[in-house]
Amino acid sequence: MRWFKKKEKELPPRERHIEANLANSTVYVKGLYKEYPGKKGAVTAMKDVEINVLENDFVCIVGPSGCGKSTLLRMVAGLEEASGGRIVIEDNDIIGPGEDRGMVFQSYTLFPWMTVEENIKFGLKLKKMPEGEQEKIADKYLKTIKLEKFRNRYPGELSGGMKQRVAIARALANSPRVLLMDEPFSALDPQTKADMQLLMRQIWQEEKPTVLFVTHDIEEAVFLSNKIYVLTSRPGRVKREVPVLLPYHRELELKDTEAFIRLRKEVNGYIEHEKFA
Ligand SMILES: Nc1ncnc2c1ncn2[C@@H]1O[C@H](COP(=O)(O)OP(=O)(O)OP(=O)(O)O)[C@@H](O)[C@H]1O
Repeated sequence: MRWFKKKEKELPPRERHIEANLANSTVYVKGLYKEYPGKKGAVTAMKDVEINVLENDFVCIVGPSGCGKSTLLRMVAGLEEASGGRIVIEDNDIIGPGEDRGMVFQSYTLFPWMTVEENIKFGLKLKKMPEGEQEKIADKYLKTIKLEKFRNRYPGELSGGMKQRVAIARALANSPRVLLMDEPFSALDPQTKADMQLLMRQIWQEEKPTVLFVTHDIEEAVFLSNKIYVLTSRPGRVKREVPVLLPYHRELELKDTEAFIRLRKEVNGYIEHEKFA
């Protein structure tokens, strides 16, 4: 039993609410505040953000440009410091980057001098995992991303979509507690982007990684996730938490259904309203 369960009754109501969420969450963000120095004093980028990502959730963050989506993800990744509030991964307040979090960015971040297979094994090598185990994990993820035939190729020989598939495999190979994805498909052409969305959803259906995914593409958010947080324009706060009540097994045809279009329009409406608020 976790310590706070024993202590729960001793806590004041507000703290009890925080501790109850912590008990169920993989990522729990509470009262998050971020300011940047500006010419005329500090600029508040984000205020009192609360986000709750449960184990095996696929959560998307959307919002108007500049609302702080990437900043939020970078803070959860430990790449940027918060000005206030808490970010807890399981029971630990984060204080910097860690191997409990895997990251996939918009820009391609593979090591160009390593083959596809070496890129996937990179984190495992750092952990000094025995070669046989590394091999097994690399084989598994090469299959997941459908690039078995490309294991000995270098990133320079791959298309943009293939590079992102390798980046996803590399992140998953380390078995992170949460996969953090920042607009990973936004540089791809529309057809490749749709293919990547489908692959990502299939990976999630099969493996159930816990995912926190930032995108400005509402259709993408509705297709991929089981919960969407819509942020307000700056300073970013949570405007809405939208459950995505669509079928579990998803194919691209889902995007043409009435239920999907209705939800996409609903989320779009929240963001449009923000732009003119
Ligand atoms: N290093 C920085 N110094 C000053 N201001 C910053 C810095 N980084 C971000 N900001 C500001 O913080 C706000 C949030 O930026 P962020 O890039 O997180 O937004 P976003 O929602 O991801 O935007 P977009 O959808 O356009 O990518 C913006 O107003 C941005 O100008």
